[in-house]
Amino acid sequence: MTFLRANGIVLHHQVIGRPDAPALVFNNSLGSDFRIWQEVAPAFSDRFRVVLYDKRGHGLSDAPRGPYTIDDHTDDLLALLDHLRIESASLVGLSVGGLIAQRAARRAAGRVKALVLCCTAGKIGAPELWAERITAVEKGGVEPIADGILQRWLTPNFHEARKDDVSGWRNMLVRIPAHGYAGTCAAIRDADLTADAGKIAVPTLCVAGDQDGSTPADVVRSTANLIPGARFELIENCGHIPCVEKPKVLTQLIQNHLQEVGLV
Ligand SMILES: O=C(O)CC1=CCC(=O)O1
Repeated sequence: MTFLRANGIVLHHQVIGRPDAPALVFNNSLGSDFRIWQEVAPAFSDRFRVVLYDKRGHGLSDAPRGPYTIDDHTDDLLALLDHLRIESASLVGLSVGGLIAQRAARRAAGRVKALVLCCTAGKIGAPELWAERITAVEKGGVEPIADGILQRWLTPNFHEARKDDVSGWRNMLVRIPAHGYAGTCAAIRDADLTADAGKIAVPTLCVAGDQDGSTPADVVRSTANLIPGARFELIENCGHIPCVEKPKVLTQLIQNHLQEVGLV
């Protein structure tokens, strides 16, 4: 576990793998921290310098009062790369982590070698729904809305077969400070990167879950269609968090993409 101060806040991160190898950075979704990658990231440690971190408002990173913007989150990512003296990296971003990855690819094009955009889009959800969620969380915290979120995160099969795991991930979700969670909701509410998608100039793989209730497969596919040369892959029997629900399948898809790009 390591901490650094950047942009006035403490960011929690972990680096595993080969220090001399190309960097691969994993970027989490709203309401999650980097533990969601525990069954994916280690598979890359023999060939990459793997970086995991908790975005502001989440995990062990500081949660300053919001609202945040996608550019705030992107500033934190770029500061982390600077701190680790990483000139360029491939980015794997889940949901809002994918928005941050897309923004980084536009703002710091020369620093991003490849993108894997999981269960994300240029724009996620309607602003009114995010405004409602912010109001709910500011009033009662994350706990009252947690079960609805978990329905979108994980399929009914997963809920049925892996009740203890669902409880554990629920614990992660409800322990996030309300203002940190709401801060990132505001970043998602205000982000529309659709117009920039056509300018993304790095090899991109977009991955969707066929039962994702947050960023349905069609939405992810539409984003893939906007990004020049992007490939689209659908994971079956999978909700919004493929790194938890289908880690082996996702690992293979990431590996294939990095191989095609010539990074392995
Ligand atoms: O909480 C959800 O509904 C899922 C989600 C949307 C954006 C994100 O990062 O997670």
